[in-house]
Amino acid sequence: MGTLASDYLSRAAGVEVVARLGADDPIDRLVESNAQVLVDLTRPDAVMANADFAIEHGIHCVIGTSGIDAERQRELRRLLAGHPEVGVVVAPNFAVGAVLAMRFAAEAARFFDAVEVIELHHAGKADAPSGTAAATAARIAGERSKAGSAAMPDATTHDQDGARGATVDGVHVHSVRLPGLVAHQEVLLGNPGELLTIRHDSTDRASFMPGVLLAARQAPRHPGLTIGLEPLLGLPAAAATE
Ligand SMILES: NC(=O)C1=CN([C@@H]2O[C@H](COP(=O)(O)OP(=O)(O)OC[C@H]3O[C@@H](n4cnc5c(N)ncnc54)[C@H](OP(=O)(O)O)[C@@H]3O)[C@@H](O)[C@H]2O)C=CC1
Ligand SMILES: O=C(O)C1=N[C@H](C(=O)O)C[C@H](O)C1
Repeated sequence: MGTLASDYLSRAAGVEVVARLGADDPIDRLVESNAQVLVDLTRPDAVMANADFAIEHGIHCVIGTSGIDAERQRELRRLLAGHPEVGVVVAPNFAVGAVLAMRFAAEAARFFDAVEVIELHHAGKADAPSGTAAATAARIAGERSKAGSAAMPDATTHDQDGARGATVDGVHVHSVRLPGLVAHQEVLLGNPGELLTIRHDSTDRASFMPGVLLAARQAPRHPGLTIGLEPLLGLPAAAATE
């Protein structure tokens, strides 16, 4: 993803890619190359140290790496408090369809008795559940909590080997990993006698590239922490999941 994104950015008008760093490269190169924006597409165990370094050095950040949960969002806000001029955009998903699907799911959640998320990704993905699924579940839980929704009906008493999936803020999330997949998600919302399915498919990583460029261009114009691409797309910001 980092290679693809840096190639795409290098072809964009008004953007210069000044450094491409992998796991073995010293992060000081960000400063040496006078980087203005860091686009982080690494791994959940690496991203926070990278963001810490960038913020401390006044470098804006676009974080596409998964794993930025509520606790990490709080940590980013704490780091930013000392550098209020720095903009950090956390984008669980850069694809416009995925941003909209998350939004639609959050809006629909309070009208249904129960909601579950299924995410399906390529077999090379290191983390589960996906960042998109975790963010979707957190938003669904937030909306249901605001609406005072009742607990979801579920008669399960034996959950052998995690058959009911992970739970994020009380929402079940199921992760599928298969060669042939790219990045896909379904949110299933159920009521007695009806089922609503909100599905998004990235069939190619090309779907992420315009969002990466938008975020890289906009991060310096949005000081502080921006969660999700919505404000950059002219949509009202998602409610905080903290
Ligand atoms: N928000 C979005 O829309 C999208 C987000 N993603 C997310 O982006 C992340 C990367 O995905 P993907 O490319 O498939 O993952 P890979 O595992 O294929 O690549 C991760 C890369 O991160 C590099 N890396 C690891 N640690 C560091 C570090 N400390 N500093 C710099 N580079 C580091 C590795 O470099 P090296 O090769 O040197 O080991 C490796 O190339 C994942 O979290 C994924 O979920 C992916 C697609 C879309
Ligand atoms: O690793 C991926 O491929 C993707 N990661 C992000 C995630 O974890 O949600 C975004 C997208 O799903 C592709």
